[in-house]
Amino acid sequence: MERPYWHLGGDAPTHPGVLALVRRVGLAVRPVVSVLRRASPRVAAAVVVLQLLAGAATTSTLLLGTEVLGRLLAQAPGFSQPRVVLGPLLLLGLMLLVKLGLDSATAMMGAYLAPRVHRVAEEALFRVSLDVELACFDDPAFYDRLHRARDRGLMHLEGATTALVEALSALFSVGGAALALLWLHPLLLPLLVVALLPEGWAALHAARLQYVGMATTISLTRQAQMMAELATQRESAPEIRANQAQDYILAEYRQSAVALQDHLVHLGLLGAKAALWGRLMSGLGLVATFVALGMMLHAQWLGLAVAGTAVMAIRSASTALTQLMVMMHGLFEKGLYISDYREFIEESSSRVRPPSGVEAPEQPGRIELQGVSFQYPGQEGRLALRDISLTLEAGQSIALVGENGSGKSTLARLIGGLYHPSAGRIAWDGVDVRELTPDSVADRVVMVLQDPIRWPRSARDNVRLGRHRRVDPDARALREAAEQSRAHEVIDTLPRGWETLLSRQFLGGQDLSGGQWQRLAVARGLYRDAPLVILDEPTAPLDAKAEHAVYESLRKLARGRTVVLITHRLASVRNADRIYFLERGALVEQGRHEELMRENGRYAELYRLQTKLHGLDDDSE
Ligand SMILES: Nc1ncnc2c1ncn2[C@@H]1O[C@H](COP(=O)(O)OP(=O)(O)OP(=O)(O)O)[C@@H](O)[C@H]1O
Repeated sequence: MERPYWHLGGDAPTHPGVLALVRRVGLAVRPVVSVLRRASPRVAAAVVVLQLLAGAATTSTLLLGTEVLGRLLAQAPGFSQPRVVLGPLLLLGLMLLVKLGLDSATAMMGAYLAPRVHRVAEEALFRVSLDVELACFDDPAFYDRLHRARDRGLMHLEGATTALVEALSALFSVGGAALALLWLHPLLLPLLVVALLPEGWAALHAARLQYVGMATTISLTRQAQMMAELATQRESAPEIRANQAQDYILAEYRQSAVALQDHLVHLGLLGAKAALWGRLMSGLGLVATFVALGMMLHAQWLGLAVAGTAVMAIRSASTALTQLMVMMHGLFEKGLYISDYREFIEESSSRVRPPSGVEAPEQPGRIELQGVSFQYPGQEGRLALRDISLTLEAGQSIALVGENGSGKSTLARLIGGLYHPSAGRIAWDGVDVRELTPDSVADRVVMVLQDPIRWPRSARDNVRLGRHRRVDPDARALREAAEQSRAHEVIDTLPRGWETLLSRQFLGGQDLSGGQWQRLAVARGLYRDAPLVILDEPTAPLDAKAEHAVYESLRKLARGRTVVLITHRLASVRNADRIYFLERGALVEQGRHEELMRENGRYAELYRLQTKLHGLDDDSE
């Protein structure tokens, strides 16, 4: 069964071993390190060096502390020669200052790195999302991964960077303390292990609890989040109200939110219990440490000053260990999300078409489809197009007609090079489209679609985005495109004309009607100016007057170009050089309007039905 969007990590073991936990941390760390290498390798290396130095400073402060303590104790009970202590005391103060400086420099660099990691990782995600072939977006698994990577992976990458810096700093602190103890007396190192073991065990136990509960936490969070998004998004707001779905949404939200709340309470209580045990055990560890130190003192294996330092070192190592464990917890959790990101980038990169091949002809003379079939990803056994052969000559205009779902849009996208055939071949002037560079193919095509993109930018940008690199210094091409498409009538009504922001999501923004957006889309197509024009139901949302106006402008757009028109309004295709009638993905009729009417087949039947429906004269034949 397909896993739902919110499901994640259901295969987590119920009793993960230390190795499984370490592996999970690795899932978070590896991608962070790889992004860090690209984002700011020098600063990342500097952080490691600074932390190494901070670890060394910990060792030095502990050793200097022993020295100060030793000299103080040597003068007990009086304090006759304070000068003897002054030297190491000053050094100790200096070393503490150095450590402080190193720690704050590390914190600053961490603050510098985290947003950079986010930015670089986000850009990498956008790069592959923009570059993968269009068919990826028809693959539900791809889409699901993309959103998981974008919604969560990115955010956690940033958090994991901070956690990694802090975990490293804690690790070097423990290391620094261990080194000082080893220096003072070799037996103190096992003592440190004994002292830290109970706390380490408790932290591991807590981590295990969290790890096991993680999959459920994430699944429930995603479920609740989905409903939260529906409740707060502008796009869903009208339909929720029209369908009176408010209570339904809230009930769905509540169902997962209450389950999440109960689950978190349960985890929290278990965590608190584990923490209690941890503190009890760490108390026991401390007692054991004192006992062992007492015995070592008694046996005269070490002096009082060394014993005092050992206590300090063990306490500081224990604090650092707790910090390390907290950071490890964070990394466990983030590892799950970050692996979403990493998997997405890896898989998608293999679905980006390389920019190799030959340039497409400037003005393609003939586009040929030979036995073309197409199947959407994940639609095994269901062909959207089957065995289509047709030829499109330069300057010709063809129409694709047929019932809903017959394959018209799919065919148009194949002709425009957005999809590639699952079988058969498409050739531009005899060269297989796969051998042409994707960029040069795209460059030769204009597409005006039924539901054009509504760029949340100014009206000017909305048109210029048709070919954003076009040099148009005095905006003459822009104005021409607007006049020919009659988009200038729309622009004239806008409060700030061309500069009006076309989005209601921002203050001062303005929305347009479906028909007005459509005119801008036609203007965009005119401004794009390419030899092959594909019009996929460009007038579907328009009223009769606007439709007429748009067709007028489309006629201008079609002049001297090769045109593929998809429409349900058969009256608009009567002048096409050739009409192709599709049924369930197959070409069943083709010819000029008059020929098809004479054939009296499916096209003629549909045409008559439409003329009857619209009360028009059937003067077709
Ligand atoms: N992204 C997709 N993923 C899977 N199947 C799809 C996808 N898009 C379309 N299809 C299927 O492919 C077939 C052809 O769809 P297409 O959109 O090309 O038809 P159409 O003739 O343009 O329809 P309409 O007139 O409704 O726009 C349909 O069966 C449709 O369900």
